[in-house]
Amino acid sequence: MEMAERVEELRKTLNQYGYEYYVLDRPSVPDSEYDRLMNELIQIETDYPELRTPDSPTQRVGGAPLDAFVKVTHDTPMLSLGNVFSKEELVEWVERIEKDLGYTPTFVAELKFDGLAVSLKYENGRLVRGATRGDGTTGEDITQNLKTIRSIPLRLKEDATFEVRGEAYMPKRSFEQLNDERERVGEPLFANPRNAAAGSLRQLDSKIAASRNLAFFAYGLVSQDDLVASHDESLDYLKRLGVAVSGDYTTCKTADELWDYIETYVTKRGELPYEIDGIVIKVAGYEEQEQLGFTAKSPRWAVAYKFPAEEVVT
Ligand SMILES: NC(=O)c1cc2c(N)ncc(C(N)=O)c2s1
Repeated sequence: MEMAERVEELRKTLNQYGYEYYVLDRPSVPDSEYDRLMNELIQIETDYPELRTPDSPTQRVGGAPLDAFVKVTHDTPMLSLGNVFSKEELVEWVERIEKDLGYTPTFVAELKFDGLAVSLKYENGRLVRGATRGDGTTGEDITQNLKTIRSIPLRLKEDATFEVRGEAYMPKRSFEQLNDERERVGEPLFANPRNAAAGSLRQLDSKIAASRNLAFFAYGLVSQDDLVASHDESLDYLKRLGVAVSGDYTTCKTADELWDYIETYVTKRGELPYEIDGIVIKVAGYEEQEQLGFTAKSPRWAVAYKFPAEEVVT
């Protein structure tokens, strides 16, 4: 077989196995099979460097450490969310939406992941840039570090061009293991998984980020084309293309349904393998989102219900 064909075949297979293992958490082959194919690809790319491309699964852990992060400007600002802290405030928010629209829209309720907001730009199906939110307009290019996150695909299942917004986070187990290790060697501990994730993605040496077992969930699609008509459809679209999307979201028609979902997670959050600090509620339809628009710093069509600070069990 032609080397270039074999390389393409290995990449497709390794991307699919990586997706099953890191995104679906349902590997279809033993690790030894994955490693065997990865070693074959590494060997071919070593013998034929001209066949190596940035989106190859061998390129996850980048080259030399950077001297500094390059600043990037977000084409579409990464806004913060307004907050509500009670059922009353949530009902007020829903009533304002009903008044503005003249009817009750469909809402999507999702988990609010407690990590670091990031932007991923894909061009023709390839990850070309990863950046922090920064101040919402200007962030930092951390592509090398985000490429080390196994649940972030370097190549989509279709050659689409769009931007994904999501949260890079450290699962609770990774956080505990990291702090156990730091305690063992006398290094300062991280206060929580969010700080640990942020600290890991601020590393100029991507080998350190790669060692921190970070993960990612997408929660927003920014695209020039009218790929989909609503937020819940955008989540299904991203899932289909191999992007990690949490399955824990639901559509709701009333404030009561939204509150039921919130109450479920007030108790259930302790069992999740990652930290959440609230529930994000969005108007599902893009037309309604367009109609509702934005305040100076937040969308009018979305709000975060923040969980009460957990009593520290002394
Ligand atoms: N700042 C924002 O717009 C968001 C921030 C977050 C977050 N930290 N986690 C989840 C979502 C979500 N499910 O939409 C959002 S949206």
